[in-house]
Amino acid sequence: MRDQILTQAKRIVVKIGSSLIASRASGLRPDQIERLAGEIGALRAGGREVLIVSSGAIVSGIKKLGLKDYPKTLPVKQAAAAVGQSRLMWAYEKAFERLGIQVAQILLTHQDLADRRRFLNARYTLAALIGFGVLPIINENDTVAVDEIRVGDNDTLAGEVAHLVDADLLVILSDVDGLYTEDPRKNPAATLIPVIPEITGNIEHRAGASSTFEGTGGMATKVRAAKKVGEYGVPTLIVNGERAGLLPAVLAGEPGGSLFLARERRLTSRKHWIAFTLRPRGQVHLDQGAVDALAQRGKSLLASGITGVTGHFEAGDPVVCLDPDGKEFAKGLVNFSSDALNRVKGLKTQDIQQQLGPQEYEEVIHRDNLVIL
Ligand SMILES: Nc1ncnc2c1ncn2[C@@H]1O[C@H](COP(=O)(O)OP(=O)(O)O)[C@@H](O)[C@H]1O
Ligand SMILES: N[C@@H](CCC(=O)OP(=O)(O)O)C(=O)O
Repeated sequence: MRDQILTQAKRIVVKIGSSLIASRASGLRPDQIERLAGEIGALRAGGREVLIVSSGAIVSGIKKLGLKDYPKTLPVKQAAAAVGQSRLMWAYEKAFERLGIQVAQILLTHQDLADRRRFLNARYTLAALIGFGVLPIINENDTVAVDEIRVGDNDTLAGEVAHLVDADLLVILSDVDGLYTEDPRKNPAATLIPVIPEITGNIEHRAGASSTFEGTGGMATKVRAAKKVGEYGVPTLIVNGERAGLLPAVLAGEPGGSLFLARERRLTSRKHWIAFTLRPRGQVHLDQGAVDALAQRGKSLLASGITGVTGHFEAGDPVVCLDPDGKEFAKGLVNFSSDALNRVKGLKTQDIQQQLGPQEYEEVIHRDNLVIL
C-alpha cells in the first residue's frame, strides 16, 4: 500500500520548511533551492503535478535587514517577511527558470480560506495555474496577516492547500527523517516511525515544538496537518529534505520518511472546510436527545435540544456542538446569533416566533451545514 500511495500520487503539495532553504547565518541557501528545484523538476518531468508551499521569507528577511534576533514585534516580523519574500521568490524564479519551468507567487491568509467565496476563488486560480503548467509557490501573506487572520504556520497552510487542490499526497520536507517516537534532537535513542496508520489515536504527544532558530511549527504542526488532510483522504509523507535525492527516491517507492495513511474520504470539500478550516466562534451545549438526533438520525439541530450557549457569535458563524459531557462532537454554521439562542434555547420550534418574531429558518443548524466530527 505504501509503495502504491507514493508511486501513484499524481498531484503533490510539497511543503519546504525554513531550515531547509534558509539559515540565520546566511539568509537564503540558494544551493538548496537549486537542488530541490531540480528534484521537483524531475517529478514534473515524470508526470507529477507539483505545488510548493515554501517557508523562508522571515529568516531570509532577518538576514537582509541585518537583524540580530528573531523579530519580537509583529511590525518587524512583517517587515522581515516583506523583504525576505521577494528574495525567496527571486531565488525560486531563477532556479526553476533554468529548468524551463514558470513559477507563480500565491500569498494567502486564513481569511482567504475561511471565506467560502475566497476559498473557491483560490481553488480556481490554482487550477488555472496548474492548467498552464505553471508551478505555484505559496506562502502565508505574513506582511498583512495579523493574529486573527493568520494561518500561523506553513504545515497548516500546506494542509489547507492540499484540500484546496484535491491533492493525492502532501509531502512535508523538513530537517529530520520523519516522525520519531520523540524529538531526536533531545533524545538520540528516539526511533523513526515509518508508517502511521489512519490517525484515530492521539499521537500528538510524540510531536514536539521546533528546536531550531529557523523553524516555526515543529513536528506538532506537521502531525496536526497530517491528521486534518487524512480526514479528507489525503496521505502525508514527512521526509528529510536535507538529504539530496531522497524525495524522488521515496516517491519511487524506496524506504524513507514517515507516511501518515489517510482514511477513506467521508466528507465533501465543503463539509471538510466547515469541520477543519473554519475556526469556531462559540459553543452550543446539547442534551442527549439532540446528540442522538444529530449523530444517529442525521437530523438538523433544533432549539429544543439546546441547554446552553457559550461565546458571542452572529448568524452564519461556525460553532461547535458539545454533548452533555462537554465533548465536541459536531461543528456547523449556526442560523441564529448567540443572543437569540440564549432567548430560545430549550423552546419548541413553534414557540420561537413568540420570542424572536418571524424567522427565516426553523433549524438552529441545518443538516447541510453540520458535520459530525
Ligand atoms: N517526535 C518528533 N520527531 C521528529 N522531530 C521532532 C519531534 N518532536 C519535535 N521535533 C522537532 O521538529 C523539528 C522540525 O520542525 P521545524 O523545526 O518547524 O522544521 P521546519 O522548518 O521544517 O518546519 C525537528 O528539527 C525536531 O527538532
Ligand atoms: N510564512 C513563514 C513560514 C513560517 C513557518 O511555518 O516556517 P517553518 O516552520 O519553517 O515551515 C515564512 O515564510 O518565514
